[in-house]
Amino acid sequence: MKIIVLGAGAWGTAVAMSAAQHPAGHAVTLWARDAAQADQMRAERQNTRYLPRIPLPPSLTVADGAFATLWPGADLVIVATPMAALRGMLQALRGCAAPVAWLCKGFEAAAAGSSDTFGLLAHEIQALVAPELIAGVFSGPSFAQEVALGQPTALVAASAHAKVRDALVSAFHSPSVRVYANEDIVGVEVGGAVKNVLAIATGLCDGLELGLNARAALITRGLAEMTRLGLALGARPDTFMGLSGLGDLVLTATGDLSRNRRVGMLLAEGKTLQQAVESLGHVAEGVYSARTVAQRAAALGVDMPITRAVVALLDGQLTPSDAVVTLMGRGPASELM
Ligand SMILES: NC(=O)c1ccc[n+]([C@@H]2O[C@H](COP(=O)([O-])OP(=O)(O)OC[C@H]3O[C@@H](n4cnc5c(N)ncnc54)[C@H](O)[C@@H]3O)[C@@H](O)[C@H]2O)c1
Ligand SMILES: O=P(O)(O)OC[C@H](O)CO
Repeated sequence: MKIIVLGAGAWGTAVAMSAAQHPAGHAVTLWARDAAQADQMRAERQNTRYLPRIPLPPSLTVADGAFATLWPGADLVIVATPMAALRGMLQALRGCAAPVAWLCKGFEAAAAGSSDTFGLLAHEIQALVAPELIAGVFSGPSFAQEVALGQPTALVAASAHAKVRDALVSAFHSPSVRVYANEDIVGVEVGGAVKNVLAIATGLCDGLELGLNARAALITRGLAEMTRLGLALGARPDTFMGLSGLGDLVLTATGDLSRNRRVGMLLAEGKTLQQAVESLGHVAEGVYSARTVAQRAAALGVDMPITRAVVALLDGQLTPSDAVVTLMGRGPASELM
């Protein structure tokens, strides 16, 4: 297969490395927006900025410049940018005949102070700006470093189109990566977006040393929130028990490689949001998605108290310890939805 990966951050690089080492011998090109970064990767055969000290496979081609020259003849195009860049990438891909899959996890950021326009999920953006594309999402519990090192990982290929699901399976299913197909793109995208917000909450919980009981409670009640929102948006309930729901929530909420969890821990240490975000050097999508998640939940009448507390924390309306008091101070409730 000829595979193009657009975006050379940590995850785009790891995914391109995985495809390039597939036993089927795919021809993989990794495109970087920044020509200097592409030069560095070609010269040093590693992505020093985003995935240091892990050698790129010799067969992986690194490109830069106009990517419209790359996708003609491709069997699969992967968009590996953050959510904030997805709309522009999909507009640029209009007319692409190959299956397209995005890797980003989030909602588009809602405009500060606005409640009348909502940020969208990735498939909603695609339906708006490039409806003719045959497209889907590639998601699931996956830290870039582990995939780049070839450690065992299971992922989800979600799309309404069998052609997209099949292309992702052919591109990535291998002795180190299992790819499961799912037709529920809404559920898979809601899981990937909401788990980032919840990981900020568990990072805060662990940073404040509230204990393992508190962390388990946050994960479990967070899963209930995620599921309620997903069902209101038309997802299937069983998707939230799968890799992109419970699986990615557990990984991101408990794994110290998570950038979203790290944001919560840095806020607990007393860092400002700006200091926390700047110190990461990578995108933490939960910071940009949280307000949209809360807005969309409110519009649908879905109760998401943990998400609301994270939004108030990120907006500086609650201190870390006040956020805990707010969550614990609520009245008793039924556990079942
Ligand atoms: N890192 C992971 O382990 C991981 C795993 C699964 C999913 N994801 C998701 O994948 C997405 C990308 O994450 P990442 O870890 O690669 O981020 P990163 O911060 O490591 O890198 C982001 C990359 O996107 C590029 N970029 C930003 N704006 C762009 C634009 N307008 N056009 C082209 N390129 C642009 C940057 O130059 C950089 O190369 C996020 O939505 C993230 O949630 C990440
Ligand atoms: O580092 P995070 O928090 O962006 O999480 C990375 C992946 O989404 C985990 O599946």
